[in-house]
Amino acid sequence: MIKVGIVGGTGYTGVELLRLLAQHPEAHVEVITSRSEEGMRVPDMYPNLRGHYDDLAFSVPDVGRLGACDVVFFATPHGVAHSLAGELLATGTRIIDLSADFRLRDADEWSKWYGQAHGAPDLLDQAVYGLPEVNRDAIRQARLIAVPGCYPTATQLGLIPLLEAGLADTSTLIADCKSGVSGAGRGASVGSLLGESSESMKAYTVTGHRHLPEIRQGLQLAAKGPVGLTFVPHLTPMIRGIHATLYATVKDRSVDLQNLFSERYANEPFVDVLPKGSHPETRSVRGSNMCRIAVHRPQDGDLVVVLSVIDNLVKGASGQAVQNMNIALGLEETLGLAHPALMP
Ligand SMILES: NC(=O)C1=CN([C@@H]2O[C@H](COP(=O)(O)OP(=O)(O)OC[C@H]3O[C@@H](n4cnc5c(N)ncnc54)[C@H](OP(=O)(O)O)[C@@H]3O)[C@@H](O)[C@H]2O)C=CC1
Ligand SMILES: CC(=O)N[C@@H](CCC(=O)OP(=O)(O)O)C(=O)O
Repeated sequence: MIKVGIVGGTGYTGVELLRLLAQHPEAHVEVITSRSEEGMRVPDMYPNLRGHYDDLAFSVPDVGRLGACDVVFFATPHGVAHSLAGELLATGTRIIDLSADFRLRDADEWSKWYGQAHGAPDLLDQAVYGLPEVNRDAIRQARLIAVPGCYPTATQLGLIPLLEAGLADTSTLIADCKSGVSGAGRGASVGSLLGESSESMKAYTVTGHRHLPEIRQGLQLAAKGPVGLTFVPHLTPMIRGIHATLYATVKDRSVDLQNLFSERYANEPFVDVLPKGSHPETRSVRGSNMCRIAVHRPQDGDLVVVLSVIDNLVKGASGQAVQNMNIALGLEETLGLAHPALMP
């Protein structure tokens, strides 16, 4: 059994890790931390987990106990993994960080977008960006994995086939993305109140969201050059889900895009390219680690519209984190993640 530690067990991504790992045949959660809920038993806080984790209680983060685990997930706000990663890596454990702490290659860029100094620039060289569809080989060797953000996962998976093939005009990419409110985390905030977020929809941070540099970094690697990207996130009245509508102008209309996408993801267990003409729904991935993609070229013009949907808490966070664990530890990649979505 793989011994698992989770730092930050009381947020949405922490409890989603618990839900997924409860079904994982090779993993056992040994430590789960919360400073505010120290001593509380997991099933007492999360009734959906009654019958699982009956002997597990939240404890304060302790490097000795976490370091005795084979893998430690960080499901914490940014900055926390910076402060503990160095000490933990020295114990020999692996770190899978769901926060943004190690996603950007450039520490100064990170400081600019996150509004604080980078707390562990010396570890950036060994951090691997955990998008398996791009970095699987590096993930196998990694000891420090940065799990991509939710918008970045949906957007990169939707645009990468066009960029890798050199088909898109890279100066005018557009990512028009919608998220459910769980993307904002479990902490109380006015914007997440039912009365504020239901029966309404709004764009936010149009001038620049902190996922912009992360998405751009990944797209530039795929395009092997600079990209111009406009990224507009929206908050929508649903709990889970990301819907990314992606626009790119193609240089060559003769290429069979359906074939391009199907071949690019033919061996990917968690990317499903839908038949021509499809419109994926967020509910078709709810609770699952799948990204469903459809590619369109309206009126046979040169503007391509890619539709990409994920569950922000699964492929956009905790499911992708478990997928990374499976790869890094040499397990079957789909272990504990093969269940279908909750809804059709
Ligand atoms: N929600 C989503 O859809 C997605 C979230 N993410 C990222 O995942 C991370 C977790 O997000 P989310 O699950 O929403 O929860 P929160 O960001 O609300 O994190 C809460 C958890 O972190 C713990 N925590 C907070 N501060 C510290 C600290 N200084 N030291 C140790 N533990 C701390 C909290 O427990 P306590 O304070 O009791 O110790 C709690 O368990 C964030 O970085 C988020 O950006 C990534 C992709 C998608
Ligand atoms: C709806 C909503 O508020 N979403 C969050 C993004 C999700 C998130 O938690 O960010 P990371 O993926 O970087 O961890 C936001 O826009 O800040």
